[in-house]
Amino acid sequence: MADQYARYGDGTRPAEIPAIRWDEPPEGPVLVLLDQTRLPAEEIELVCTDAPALVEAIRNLAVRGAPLLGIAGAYGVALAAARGFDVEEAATSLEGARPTAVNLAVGVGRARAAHRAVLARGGSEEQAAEAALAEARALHREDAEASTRMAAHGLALLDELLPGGGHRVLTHCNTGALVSGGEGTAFAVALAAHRKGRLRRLWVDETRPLLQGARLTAYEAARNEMAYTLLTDNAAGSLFAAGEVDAVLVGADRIAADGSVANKVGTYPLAVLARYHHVPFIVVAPVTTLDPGTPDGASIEVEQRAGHEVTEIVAPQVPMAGVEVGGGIPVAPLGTQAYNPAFDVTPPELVTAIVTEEGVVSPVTAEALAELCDRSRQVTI
Ligand SMILES: CSC[C@@H](O)[C@@H](O)C(=O)COP(=O)(O)O
Repeated sequence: MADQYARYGDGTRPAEIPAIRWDEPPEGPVLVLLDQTRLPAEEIELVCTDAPALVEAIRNLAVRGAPLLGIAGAYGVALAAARGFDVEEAATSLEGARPTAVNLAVGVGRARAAHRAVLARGGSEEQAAEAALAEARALHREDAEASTRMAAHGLALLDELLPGGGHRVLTHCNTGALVSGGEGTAFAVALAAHRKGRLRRLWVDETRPLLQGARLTAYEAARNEMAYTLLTDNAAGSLFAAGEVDAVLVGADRIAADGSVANKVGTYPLAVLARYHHVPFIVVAPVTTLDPGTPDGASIEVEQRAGHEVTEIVAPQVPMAGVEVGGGIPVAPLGTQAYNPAFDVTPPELVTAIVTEEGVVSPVTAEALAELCDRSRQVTI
């Protein structure tokens, strides 16, 4: 079950609300999400008391973004265990809630493995539930640490590639604290540049159709007092042509073994533009987003979403939960068919560098990525 929990702020100066938190009120453990479908107009927490509620929140994008999906998935398993539900069933439904971000399956898998391991050695259900929660908390903490390290590596790379400073960075979708245990991925790099006085401008793609850039990245840029400008996705070409972009920084939902990058739809055209205009195209992602099990871009499953997200403008206040017609403002004739992939895939040859917490891969090759994966596994073990 999900319920609205609390209402904060007036939408102009947001309060500090974490994107996700575990809580233990007297009625029993809950997973509390900042409902991202309501931002920036309202800051409302959504309380999940079971896995089906979390699955719905994931599908609606109340909780979203690859690293946060992993954290949410792990807590979802812990929630099912703590409330005495069928953990295996919960894990299966959670990992299938959205197909593209590999972090979701990784997070679910980690908490499920911790739960199974306790039961396998004869531990109680209660001990298994505690182990699942400990694993979720560990993933949450690790993601925060990874975020700090990605920001440092990413800023060093930007400074190296653009020695003049005064970076003008274009970003797409939302990759900040709303998707992370820390300050995010690509956005964290821009934020680090801002704090060092080296960010001249953050260009924010609005990110049609669900406006993660306009609603969420602009919200995060504003609260961090960054110099930012919002543009429609299709204005990016003229911005490059005017010589106004020094680098592109984006996140990733899954990086295949060959270095192909799945990210929010609209990322691939930016990579093509960046190549044409000789601008570095940098992907920032934690190692949990690297998926050695997926050989190449063609093997990545791209989520297809409902057509009404395109045929209607969805106001942030309008819940998008499981309805055929979204209740937004129609912008196309009734019955219009829409093509609405949530992600696209950028081939490795268009990616200047992949920045992770374990270091930078550039040029992007299957060998370099495999080496980084091995290194990070050694560090984790
Ligand atoms: C660090 S976030 C990287 C990606 O998850 C992000 O760019 C993105 O595409 C999110 O898509 P969303 O559909 O909003 O979950």
